[in-house]
Amino acid sequence: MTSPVNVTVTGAAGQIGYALLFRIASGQMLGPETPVRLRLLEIPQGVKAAEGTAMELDDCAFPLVAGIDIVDDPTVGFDGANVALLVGARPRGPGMERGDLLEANGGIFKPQGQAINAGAADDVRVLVVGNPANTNALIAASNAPDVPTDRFTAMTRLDHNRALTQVAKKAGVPVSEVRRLTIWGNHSATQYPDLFHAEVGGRPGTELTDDRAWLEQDFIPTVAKRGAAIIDARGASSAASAANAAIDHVHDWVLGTPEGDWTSAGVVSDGSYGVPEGLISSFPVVSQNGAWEIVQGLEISDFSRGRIDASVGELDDERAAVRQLGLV
Ligand SMILES: NC(=O)C1=CN([C@@H]2O[C@H](COP(=O)(O)OP(=O)(O)OC[C@H]3O[C@@H](n4cnc5c(N)ncnc54)[C@H](O)[C@@H]3O)[C@@H](O)[C@H]2O)C=CC1
Ligand SMILES: O=C([O-])CC(=O)C(=O)O
Repeated sequence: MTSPVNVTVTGAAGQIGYALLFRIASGQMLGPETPVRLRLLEIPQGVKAAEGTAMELDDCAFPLVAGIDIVDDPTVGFDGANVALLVGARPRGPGMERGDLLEANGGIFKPQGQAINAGAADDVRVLVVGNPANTNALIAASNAPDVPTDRFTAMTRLDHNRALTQVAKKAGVPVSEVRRLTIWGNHSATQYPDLFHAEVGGRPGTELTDDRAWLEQDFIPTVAKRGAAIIDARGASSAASAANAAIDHVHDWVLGTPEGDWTSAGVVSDGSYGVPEGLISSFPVVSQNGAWEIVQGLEISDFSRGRIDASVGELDDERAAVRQLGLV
């Protein structure tokens, strides 16, 4: 057995937290040989519910759990953290504009970035789930100057997984036979799910993209607006599927992506594919030796270019807005 990995989960008492913690504790995120020490970070009003979740974790008697702490102070919450899952965020309230949402979340992700900078472990890996995820990750990263920026990522794995299933259903193949699709840009309705480089049941993805009506009127909007469709159907936002995607993201980051495939993650841009440097944008990525790398050399069609640029433009606007607020 290896020594325990310190995993901090913010928003631990929320609905994603409830779907996430048990899977981390059972070894699905870091593997069946890796013990975890869980730190549940909440706001004071969330502490009691987090204590209830911790009681249930105790009652599972997971052999991999080396300890559970419940805290409401980010400085304590991130001290020694190896993996930090930033799930807790301020949801959009009635009458709130996007700018208000960015400001409210700045109040969460700026101090959390500072706390990660002050006390997290040298190998800390951060996944931001709370929305607006890409820009929240940018705020946290900008406030952690001593932590390499590539340790801050935003979750677009749920979008990626949603796209896999839509394609598998359309092509009539198992999900396992859909490879190399990409989510580009922002985790928002402007995101662009790209099939041009995909392999579907051993056939090129372009056999599907030739059906422009399906691509433009069905596939792309279904994936991009899936979050809203779930809220409409369930009366609450995606929770189990979001938790599942977080597990997938960290699993692949730490343990590697499968040979011959890639996945999607919001990572800091190095200027690849014309995405302005420093933005946290979704790209096709592989993980090797515990680090994400952007897949290089893909040819980008005019169709894809326009859509990537539109989503990246939105990220650029969000960065400008949080700059103006002094958050980055
Ligand atoms: N990136 C993605 O693909 C997805 C992102 N999301 C986002 O994930 C976030 C969480 O979703 P849910 O769990 O459903 O929300 P929720 O409202 O059920 O839970 C959020 C929890 O965060 C806590 N919290 C708020 N501020 C905090 C802070 N400063 N520190 C620690 N905890 C804090 C709250 O007390 C609450 O318990 C939302 O922003 C949602 O939009 C949801 C689905 C997918
Ligand atoms: O749309 C939302 O509020 C939740 C979300 O991010 C998703 O389901 O992709």
